[in-house]
Amino acid sequence: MALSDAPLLRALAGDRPARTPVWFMRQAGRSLPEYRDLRVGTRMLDACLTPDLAAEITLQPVRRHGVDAAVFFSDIVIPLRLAGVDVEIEPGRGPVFADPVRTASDVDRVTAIDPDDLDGTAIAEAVGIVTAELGDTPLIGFAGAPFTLAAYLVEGGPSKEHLRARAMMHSDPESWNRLAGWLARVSRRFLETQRDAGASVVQLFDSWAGSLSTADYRAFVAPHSHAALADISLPTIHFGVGTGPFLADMRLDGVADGVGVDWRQPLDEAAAILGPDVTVQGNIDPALLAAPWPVLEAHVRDVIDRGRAARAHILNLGHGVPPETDPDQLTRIVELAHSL
Ligand SMILES: Cc1c2[nH]c(c1CCC(=O)O)Cc1[nH]c(c(CCC(=O)O)c1C)Cc1[nH]c(c(CCC(=O)O)c1C)Cc1[nH]c(c(C)c1CCC(=O)O)C2
Repeated sequence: MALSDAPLLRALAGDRPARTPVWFMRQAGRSLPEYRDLRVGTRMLDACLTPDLAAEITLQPVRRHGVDAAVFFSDIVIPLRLAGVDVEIEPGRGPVFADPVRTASDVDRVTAIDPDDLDGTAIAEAVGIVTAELGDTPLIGFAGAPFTLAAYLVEGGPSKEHLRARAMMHSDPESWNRLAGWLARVSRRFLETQRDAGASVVQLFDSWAGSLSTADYRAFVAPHSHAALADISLPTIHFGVGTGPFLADMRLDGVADGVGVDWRQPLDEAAAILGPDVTVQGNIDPALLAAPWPVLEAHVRDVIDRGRAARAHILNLGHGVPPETDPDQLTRIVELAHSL
């Protein structure tokens, strides 16, 4: 099989390949004992920037589960680290920034860095190792959407409602647009590095977009996500959580070939909203990974049935794999999807 015939790429082009492609957000990570073994003694972001380690972690779930794609082991804050921003990932918490970006002069400080100066060597090297081993299995590159990155950067760390970033949009729209425009260029640069090194698909994660009103999403966020993804010359997937109220906007005016749907919205309903020109991705409820297999199996069959309403369907979770997941549950889902 040629890479271009891979079920994931066929589905993103709008075809219905013989088998439903399946991969899992956060498939490379803590649910795998072989991942936990490799990570001992190495901080998260250092692991991402060690090419042979990042490559090996990327490949682990492909070998174990037989998924239809690898997703590059990295993090949405890696391009910020490469830009010289002081960021760490605190285990069990998430990204933490030493100097939050809250005022117009903070925005001046970070946006003075030219995204074209980011050194992507370690990323390119890791992607090269991965794609050489993957052969005809596609590698998905990714980046954080400007709003989700800003939700961390303005707050200084994880938050529930991202109040400071959402306040900045209204109290100082000029600074907000400068910051979000810069973040779009940083993420774009990260996507291009992965593309140029051999990734076959890119996914933009706007995990926290669900905290926005539809009006704010349209006015302050969508144009920047559009800039991060437009004309990237690879198939694109755009994912968010809680984006039901503005799901059609997630198509980004035709820039997204696939739209990720969370577990709250049945795929047939989502497909009706998204229309005939987009592939749907999702949306197994991550909570059900902890249920007995017959319960999970019935849910996965229902997701696949509802996905038939779309032009094409990529089976995935509605959000990432929870760390405590039994990896055998993921393998069973892949076997089921490929048997139907
Ligand atoms: C919001 C976000 C982040 N990072 C990411 C997002 C968007 C996706 C989503 O919504 O889940 C993206 C991401 N992060 C990671 C990947 C790798 C590829 C994959 O398997 O999907 C991807 C695509 C690895 C990771 N990124 C992180 C881990 C866990 C780190 C560890 O093993 O200690 C992994 C495997 C750390 C991280 N990084 C981030 C968080 C909230 C955390 C969790 C902190 C924790 O609970 O410990 C920021």
